[in-house]
Amino acid sequence: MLSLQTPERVSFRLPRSLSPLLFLVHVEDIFSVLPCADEMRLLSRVEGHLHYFWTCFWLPLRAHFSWSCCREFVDVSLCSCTWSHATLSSVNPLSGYTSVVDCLSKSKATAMAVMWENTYTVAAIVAALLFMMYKSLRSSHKLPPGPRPLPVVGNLTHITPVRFKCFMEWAQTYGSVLSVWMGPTLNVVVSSADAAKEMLKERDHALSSRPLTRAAARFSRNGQDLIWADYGPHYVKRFVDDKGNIDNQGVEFKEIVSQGMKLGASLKMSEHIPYLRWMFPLQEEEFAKHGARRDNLTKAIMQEHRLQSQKNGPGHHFVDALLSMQKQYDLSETTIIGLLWDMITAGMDTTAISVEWAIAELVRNPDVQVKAQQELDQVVGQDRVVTEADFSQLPYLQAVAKEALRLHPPTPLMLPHKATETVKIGGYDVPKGTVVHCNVYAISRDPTVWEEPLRFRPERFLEEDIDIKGHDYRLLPFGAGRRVCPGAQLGLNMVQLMLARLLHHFSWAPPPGVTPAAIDMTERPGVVTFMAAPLQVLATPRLRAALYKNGSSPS
Ligand code: HEM
Repeated sequence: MLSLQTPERVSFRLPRSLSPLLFLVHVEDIFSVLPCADEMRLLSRVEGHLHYFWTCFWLPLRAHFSWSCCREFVDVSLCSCTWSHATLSSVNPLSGYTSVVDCLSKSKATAMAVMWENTYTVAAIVAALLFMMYKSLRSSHKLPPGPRPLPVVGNLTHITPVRFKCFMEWAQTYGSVLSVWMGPTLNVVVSSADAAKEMLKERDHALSSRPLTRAAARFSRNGQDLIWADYGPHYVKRFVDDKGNIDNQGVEFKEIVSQGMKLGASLKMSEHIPYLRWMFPLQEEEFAKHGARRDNLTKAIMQEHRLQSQKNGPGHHFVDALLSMQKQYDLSETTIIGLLWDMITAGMDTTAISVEWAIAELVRNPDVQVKAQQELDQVVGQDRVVTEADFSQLPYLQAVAKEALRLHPPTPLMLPHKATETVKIGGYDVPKGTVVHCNVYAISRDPTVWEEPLRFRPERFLEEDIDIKGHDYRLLPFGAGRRVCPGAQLGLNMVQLMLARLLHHFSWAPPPGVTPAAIDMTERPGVVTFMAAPLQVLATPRLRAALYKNGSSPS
């Protein structure tokens, strides 16, 4: 990760008639080489420069910016100037230039040249239009309160990297229905159980669409994927042999998933400011390469399943289930591939990180750990492996899973919804087109609905029967309403089973020299919340050796 801590002076040359718009191009270009956290830190640091950018919009004091000047800039050939900017110390400015050159020289070069020649006019018109749109939206609607937006970027530069925490703090100042401007797009963030109920129950019909980033549009083939939520994804075992070794397809699968996450989780400024997108085309080649790799692997697996079912009759894997329905529901190969990957992306990290957070809490709260293990020993004993069939007799284990999902919802802002008509939430207008987020994280830590909200206390779920699958608006790790997670039951079962086995088989403690309280519980920024520092713990076996053998019988 790049360090942005030490301010340094960086020298490079800028043309005399540097356009503020080009400055923005350069900043955006730097964003593309930074990881998300740094990107957001950089965003807040460039705030001052964006003020400058805005001033320059309205004060056409500089020389007319022309295409040739742009070339000058690219060639770094004119006057020399020194520009001090802490963040730039960590990137090579020349790499920025190169991609600006690439960007400019591609298919849109001619159109861009015309635009550049009229930079001030175009910029002033765009800015004026945006300002008028913003003003008219504010005067015609009673919008929720929120931090004052800046021109062009809105609140983008104010948002700190861990977005749900930043929104939670803002909710304390502005209230539980909050306006956040991401560029020119109004986002409304809902942070109380009552407002969540309005969003996900009463107004659900009008708020069930999804806004698509360009990356999401690519992955979902323009939102044409269907959502599949059947039981029994044994996709991880698919790639692992008896000894636990991952085969070649497994390695390829892991790389595709991690590359997909990188490509998909774009927080680039241009994603939020649509009229800047034409300047920053998607990494088409990367997307095409990723898509082809993903399709090839999935097609090979589908073919294996087809051959297998011709030989031995239809199998029970979810790939077999999809293939068996292909004719009946007229599913294209593309749709099946989309469905399979929907399930993988939505169901894999969410469940894995829920278990990681739960184990971290159990190490920090040894009493809870011991109590859960005592229940397991009582119900399952020490001579067999726990199974799903035991769950109904393991209420404390279920409470532990719920408590972990309450304090650490893997998707703290759920997925974004989009208003397809103007509705009211909490007495405020949410105009058509607004992106609406539900801050599940803030709701499940709200002291007005939870007693001692920050304490890990599974007992609260034994004292009161609280639903976790979208019927109780205090606890929404899976969302609610029309877009509720279709894999909620499966996800919950997977979390409970992993947790049950890990707790039954091992005692968990911090590494030597680390106290339970010293375990770092900081969240990493992103749509899905990983632990910032991957959990390190000491596992001590508690059952007899035979039960640790790979494939040891559950009963
Ligand atoms: C602990 C595990 C999981 C959690 C916490 C979780 C949470 C969520 C949340 C919050 C949403 C968005 C709801 C909304 O925007 O209103 C969602 C959507 C979704 N989840 Fe899950 N999920 C989990 C596991 C799974 C699993 C195992 C699958 C599938 C096998 C899955 C499939 C999906 C799909 C397909 C969607 C999109 C639904 C739609 O857009 O209509 N999830 N999930």
